[in-house]
Amino acid sequence: MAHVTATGVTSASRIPRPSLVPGPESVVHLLQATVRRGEAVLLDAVNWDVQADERWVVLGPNGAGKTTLLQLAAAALHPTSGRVHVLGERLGAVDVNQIRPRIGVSSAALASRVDPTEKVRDVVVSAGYGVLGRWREEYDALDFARAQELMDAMGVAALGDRTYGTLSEGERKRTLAARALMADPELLLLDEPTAGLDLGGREDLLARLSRLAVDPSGPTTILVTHHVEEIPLDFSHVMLMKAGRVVAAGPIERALTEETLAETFGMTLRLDRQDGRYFAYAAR
Ligand SMILES: Nc1ncnc2c1ncn2[C@@H]1O[C@H](COP(=O)(O)OP(=O)(O)OP(=O)(O)O)[C@@H](O)[C@H]1O
Repeated sequence: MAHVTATGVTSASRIPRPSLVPGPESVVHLLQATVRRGEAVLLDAVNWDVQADERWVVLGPNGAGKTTLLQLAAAALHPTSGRVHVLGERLGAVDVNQIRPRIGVSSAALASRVDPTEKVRDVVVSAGYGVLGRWREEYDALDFARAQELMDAMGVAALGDRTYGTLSEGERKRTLAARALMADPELLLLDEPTAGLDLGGREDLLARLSRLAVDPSGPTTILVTHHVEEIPLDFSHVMLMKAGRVVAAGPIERALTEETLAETFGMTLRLDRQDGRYFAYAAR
């Protein structure tokens, strides 16, 4: 895996410019990427560059375009205009079935498609073959060993024989995170992985994501959230989005400020940092 000095692209004039020229060889590269549906502009001329050793958080209010952006990065959607490269391949010029197996995804859309009668172990192991549910009967011992290892790492090791439908919300999120890692992806996309979790469950999953973030052999990771409190320790970059546009993007220490948060969420916010974690609340 290539390791390149961290960089980010920003469309906000007040935010520092990136130090490197990004390009199509990056893990994800968007150039003026626009997504329209009828009159609606879901993404508006977004520029973005994600390098292999970066761990990104995409932050913004409801309807900002975060999931749409993640769908481009997942090669699940093509831009209406502009250019998108994922894992060095240009969307529209490559068979996306060749790059999708290299991408691990955990999202609400995927969660809603899991058969509730499927065993947890099978939900995880079947990702190795890019299917949802156990269609193949010939998974080998190595597949199951890896699935068990990932379920262990995500804190659901004891739930392998349970059916997905019997799991709590937090256990489902962890199962899907393990599944997303099953195929040893180069790119890991997590859409609101901690939404709906209780405080302990959220902190536990964030700690697991932090450990993955500092693993040099871990995948390039992009995590979507609504809350700065859900930025895992050791994530390196942030993109703030509003109404389909990039408010700020780059290394977290530079791009995440009270000013950019205020612009993103349309209100005056205080931003605190403690022990490497971030906290935001309305200014009085
Ligand atoms: N097919 C469509 N036609 C029109 N508008 C759409 C369509 N699909 C999505 N949108 C709109 O595009 C905007 C961006 O949607 P998206 O799901 O990317 O936002 P989001 O930032 O992930 O939101 P949330 O935080 O609520 O999940 C939303 O306002 C949504 O209503």
